[in-house]
Amino acid sequence: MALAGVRVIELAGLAPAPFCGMILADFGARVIRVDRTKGAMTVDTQARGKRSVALNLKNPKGVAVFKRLCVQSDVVLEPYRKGVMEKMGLGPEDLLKENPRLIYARLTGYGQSGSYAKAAGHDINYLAMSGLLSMLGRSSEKPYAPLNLVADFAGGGLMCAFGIVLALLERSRSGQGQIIDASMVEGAAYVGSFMWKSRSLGLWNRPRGENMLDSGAPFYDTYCTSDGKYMAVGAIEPQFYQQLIKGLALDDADLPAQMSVSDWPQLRQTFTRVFATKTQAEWSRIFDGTDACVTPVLSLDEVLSHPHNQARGSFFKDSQGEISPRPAPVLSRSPAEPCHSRDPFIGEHTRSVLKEYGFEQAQIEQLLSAGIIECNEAKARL
Ligand SMILES: C[C@H](CCC[C@H](C)C(=O)SCCNC(=O)CCNC(=O)[C@H](O)C(C)(C)COP(=O)(O)OP(=O)(O)OC[C@H]1O[C@@H](n2cnc3c(N)ncnc32)[C@H](O)[C@@H]1OP(=O)(O)O)[C@H]1CC[C@H]2[C@@H]3[C@H](O)C[C@@H]4C[C@H](O)CC[C@]4(C)[C@H]3C[C@H](O)[C@]12C
Repeated sequence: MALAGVRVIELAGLAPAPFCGMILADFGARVIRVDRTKGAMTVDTQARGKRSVALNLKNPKGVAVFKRLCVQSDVVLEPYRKGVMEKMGLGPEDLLKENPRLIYARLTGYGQSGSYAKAAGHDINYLAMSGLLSMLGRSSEKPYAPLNLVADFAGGGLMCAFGIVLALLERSRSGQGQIIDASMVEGAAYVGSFMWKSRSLGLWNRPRGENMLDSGAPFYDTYCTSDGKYMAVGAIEPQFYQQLIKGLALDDADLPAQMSVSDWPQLRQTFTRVFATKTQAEWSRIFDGTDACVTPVLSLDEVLSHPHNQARGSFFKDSQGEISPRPAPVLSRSPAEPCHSRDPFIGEHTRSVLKEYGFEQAQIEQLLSAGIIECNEAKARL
């Protein structure tokens, strides 16, 4: 796999950093998640392929263990508020001094500088600060965040993984590590570059929810079918729009022009009425194999059995029967090989990882009895 041999230490976080770690693991990195001790509960639902070490970083001996892990690693990924790592003596200066090849990725909402750097926040706040949230939502409604996809995952976890891969590539030339300051505000804004750079085209001149790509246009929207499901319509170009009209068995001569914005409400009414006359399966049969850009809106449970997704193996079931997307993109020679086994218990791999990193059995037992580390192999065997 592309990242085979890369050793990553991920500090347990909420959602963006776990996703970043999972991407790296899917593509072959050996990712160790460092969890808290004292009966900590995991909120990591993106733990595929990771191992867990339970380590108390509030104790200097725990800090020393962490440093020893980092000295032998390529990447450390930390998702805490600015200053938390420095307070524990684990800031980039401390760790890079001991391992100059280390890539120190800091994934936060607001970045490491600026007046918000230390503020708590979540996806919706970062999205708001990126400017993008102001553009998301239906006409005459308040801004609406599309789950926590944009800042946490696209602008956060994914962008951070990209930064790590870039830093690894650069290190192969320079031999040096570096610090990555991954702000979810900036990552989200960067993902949204199209919005800034397409303003000159007039694509966003109208209020929120009334533009072509923000559900303003009737040919770029979803429609309810007679069985209460939905179809997605993205028929922008005239030649594709004609196929939409044909599939709906409408006559172009009876309809206003596609780009007549003032007629969009009327056109939407027509499409709404027609889509409501057939089931999703019936519309899918009509539009499959055409260029009308009309597809069923599939639920998370339906994606696995759709023939196209099935043909490509786009989704898979793990050993627990959980459906997940296959890692993307697909590399021809060294594709990702996602782990199919269950997620790790907290501390399940403490002992084996410490041994792997050169700790003696006696040292491990000492750390264990002092409560610096916790081991949970027994739970794993149950
Ligand atoms: C699904 C829910 C998650 C939703 C995601 C949400 C929408 C997001 O947007 S996530 C993005 C959040 N932002 C960031 O990550 C930006 C960077 N980080 C921060 O700004 C902050 O970390 C923070 C604001 C996110 C949190 O601040 P906090 O004050 O809590 O922490 P920090 O200041 O960063 O300091 C960390 C402290 O921790 C200490 N530490 C760290 N490691 C160790 C260690 N190994 N040993 C000892 N100490 C350690 C460190 O020293 C710091 O200490 P100090 O403060 O003293 O300095 C899910 C959200 C909640 C979940 C539910 C919940 O958990 C309960 C259940 C749990 C169960 O297991 C599963 C079901 C739950 C219901 C669970 C379900 C979901 O997962 C959630 C709803």
